Amino acid sequence: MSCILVIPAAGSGTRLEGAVPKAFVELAGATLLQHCLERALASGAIDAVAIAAAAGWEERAREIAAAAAAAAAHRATDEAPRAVPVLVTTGGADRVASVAAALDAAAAAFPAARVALVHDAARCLTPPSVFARVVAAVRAGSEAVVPVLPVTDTIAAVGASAAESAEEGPGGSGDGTAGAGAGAEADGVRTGAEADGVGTGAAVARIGAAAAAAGPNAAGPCAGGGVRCEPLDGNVDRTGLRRVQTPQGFALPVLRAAHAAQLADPDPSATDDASLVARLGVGVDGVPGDERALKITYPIDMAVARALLEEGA
Ligand SMILES: Nc1ccn([C@@H]2O[C@H](COP(=O)(O)OP(=O)(O)OP(=O)(O)O)[C@@H](O)[C@H]2O)c(=O)n1
Ligand SMILES: C[C@](O)(CO)[C@H](O)COP(=O)(O)O
Repeated sequence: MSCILVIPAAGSGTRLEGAVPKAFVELAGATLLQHCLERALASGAIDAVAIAAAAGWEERAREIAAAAAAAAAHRATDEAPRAVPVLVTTGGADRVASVAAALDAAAAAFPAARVALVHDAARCLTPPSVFARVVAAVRAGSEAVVPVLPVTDTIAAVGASAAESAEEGPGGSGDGTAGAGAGAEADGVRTGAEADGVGTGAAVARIGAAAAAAGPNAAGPCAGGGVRCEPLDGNVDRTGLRRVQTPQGFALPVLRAAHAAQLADPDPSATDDASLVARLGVGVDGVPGDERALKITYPIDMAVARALLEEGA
């Protein structure tokens, strides 16, 4: 039951603010794509790879794949690591389109494949053990498997008016990220990012029993004195939440059906492949993720990744 690895690597890396597309940014002497491939190949769980690269970067991706295969041979625990074929396609306008392009090419080129992994080039330090774990779960019968971690922060819901202004108002980008106006992403991942010094100003969230009792937006003007803030609707029970990582593993026909359905009836809010599969009514199983599988998104993530590499990641 052979396994193809699909790597969406065609993103521009706007939030990372690098000079080249994110997968080709260097981290400690190797590109993110190379780090990613080395660890995936070292798992011994991959039989073929399909990479979606940004237009104009396809040849560079091929070179990196060759270098990664050589490096993986050193990293692998197998005595004689297999040669794994790699194909490179041109990515699409968004992550879903890039995955779909690489998946179509891989399914045509490797017709014997029965399992597919989809893995962000941006999660470049994901250890080989996570790939092995996800593939093992699919081989054991799960149709869709994702690595997950518990949520460690308190999670609050954004008030309706703040969510609207994040999408439409000043500073909102319309793609789910709030810009300078709120200093936060509408999906909650970066709420308060400015408060830790990452951004340019102070972000203050109004929350607490009084605000909750009063209801959303009922406690008067939110912003004042140059301090930016956003109304919150109260906390969400985090015990029932998980952070979802990649690689995400699927029975190949299920993943292909999910992308066909997305093409026919796009859900613009879909942020990963498991959510596309879930739309078909297929159950998604979680296996333990790994903090080293962090997604390089902002410049601060590069600093974390460098530190992890120094510790041997
Ligand atoms: N058109 C796109 C957009 C994203 N990706 C890939 O999807 C993964 C997750 O995307 P993200 O981390 O958001 O990357 P970018 O889209 O490059 O980031 P940004 O939103 O900051 O531009 C990355 O490996 C990225 O290369 C892709 O293949 N094709
Ligand atoms: C697929 C993913 O990495 C799972 O956490 C994530 O959804 C990608 O999000 P992005 O905004 O495209 O980086």
